[in-house]
Amino acid sequence: MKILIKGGRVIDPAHGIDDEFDLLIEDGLISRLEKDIQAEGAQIIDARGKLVTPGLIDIHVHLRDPGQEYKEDIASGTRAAVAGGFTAVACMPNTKPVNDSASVTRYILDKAAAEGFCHVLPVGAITQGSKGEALAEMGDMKEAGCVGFSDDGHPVTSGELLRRALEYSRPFGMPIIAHSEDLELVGQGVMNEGFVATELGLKGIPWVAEAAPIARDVMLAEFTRGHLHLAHVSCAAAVAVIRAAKKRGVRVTAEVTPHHFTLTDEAVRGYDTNAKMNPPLRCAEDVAAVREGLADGTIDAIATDHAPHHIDEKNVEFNIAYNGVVGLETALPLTLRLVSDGVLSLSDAIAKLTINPARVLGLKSGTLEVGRAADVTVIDPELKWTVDAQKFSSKSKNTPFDGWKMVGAATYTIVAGHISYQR
Ligand SMILES: NC(=O)N[C@@H](CC(=O)O)C(=O)O
Repeated sequence: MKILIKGGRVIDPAHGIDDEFDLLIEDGLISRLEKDIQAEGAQIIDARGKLVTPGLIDIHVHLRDPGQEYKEDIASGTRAAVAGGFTAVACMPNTKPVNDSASVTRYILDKAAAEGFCHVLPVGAITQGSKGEALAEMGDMKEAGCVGFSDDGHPVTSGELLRRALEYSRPFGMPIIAHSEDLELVGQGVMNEGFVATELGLKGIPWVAEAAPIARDVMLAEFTRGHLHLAHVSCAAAVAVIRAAKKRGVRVTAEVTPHHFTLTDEAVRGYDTNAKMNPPLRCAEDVAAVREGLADGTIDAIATDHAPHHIDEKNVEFNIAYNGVVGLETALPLTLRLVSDGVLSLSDAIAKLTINPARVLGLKSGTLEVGRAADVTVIDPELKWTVDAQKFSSKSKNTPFDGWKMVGAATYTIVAGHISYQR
C-alpha cells in the first residue's frame, strides 16, 4: 500500500520546512520526503497548487459518545473531523457516563478503533463525575490511554483539588486542561456582559468570570510546577495573565477557538442561539487580544471546542438554549483567514493546528518526519466554498457560520496511511 503525494507545497513547521517536495507513504508510515520521488505501483495524489501538512490535531472536541449519540457519536464526529482535515481529535469527558474511569476510556478507544475515521485521544475527568468533589482514578485512565485530564464544561472550584490534580498528573507528563470559570460571577448570564447584552435585554457574563479563575489556576501551576493547559481562552485579561505567566516560566499552554478569534458578541443579535456558547463571544477588544496572543505565541493552539447539540436544544428561547457550537468542519478556513488578515504566517497557522497541539498533549505526531505514522492533510488553500450546515458530516448543525463564504479546505485527509477523506 503506497501513496505518493506529488508536487505539493510541504509545510512542516516543526522542522522549518516550507518547500516543494514529494511525500511517499508506505505501509502506513511516511517513508520519504524528497524532490521528484518515483515509486512504482503507488497511488498518486497530484498536490500541485496544494499544501501538504501534518495531519491537523484538534485537542478539544465533544464526541458525545457514550450516552448522547443523538447529538454525535464516534463515527459521525470523526467523519466530521476528517472532512475538516483533522487526523486526530481529543475528546472531552463530559459524556454519559463521564469518562472518569478506565472502563469508559476503553469503551471510547475500542469504538474508535472499530468505527472511527481518525485517531481519538480520550481526555479523562479530573474529578469523579466531573463533580469537583474527589479526584478520579487518573493513573488508571492514563494506563487505559487518556492523554490529559479535564472537567471541561465545569470548573474545578476547589483550589486544593486542582493543586492535587496538577501534582498527580506531573509525573505522567500529562496536562490538566482547565475550564476556568467562576460560576458565581457567571450567575444567570447567557452572553457576554456589555453593550449588546444590554440592548438585547439578556443577562451578561463578565470577562472577569473567566480571567479571575485563570489567574488562580495559573498560580497553582506555578506553585506545583504542573502543566496547566487553558481551554477556550476568550478575553483580553486572560491573554495578559497567560502572557505574564509564560514570561515567568510557568508551565502553562493555551488554546483559542475559531469562533472566539472570528466573531464578537454582535453575532448574538437576532437572538441567534448558534452564537451561544461557553465562554461567550466577547467584544472586539477581546477578539483583537486573542489574535495578538496567537501572533506572539501566548496562545499555542487552535482548538474547536466542537460541541454538537440537537436542533431541539437550540431552536428555543436564547435563555434556555444549550451552550456550544460545532467547529470541526469550519476550523481550517477560519484559521486560513488569520493568514489573509496578516495575523499569522501560513507556517505559524499550520503550527497552531499541528505541532503545537501535539506538544500540549505530549504526542509524537504533528510532523511529517520520515518513519512516523502517515497522518497527512492535503489542503487546497484557494478552494472557495459556502458553508451549508445541512451538509455537515456531524450529526449536529449548530454553527454560527452557516452560509459563510470560505476559502480553503482539506482535499485529502490521510490517517495512518489510509485515505480517510477525499473531497
Ligand atoms: N463549550 C460549550 O459551549 N459547551 C460544551 C461544554 C462547556 O464547555 O460548557 C459542551 O459540552 O456542550
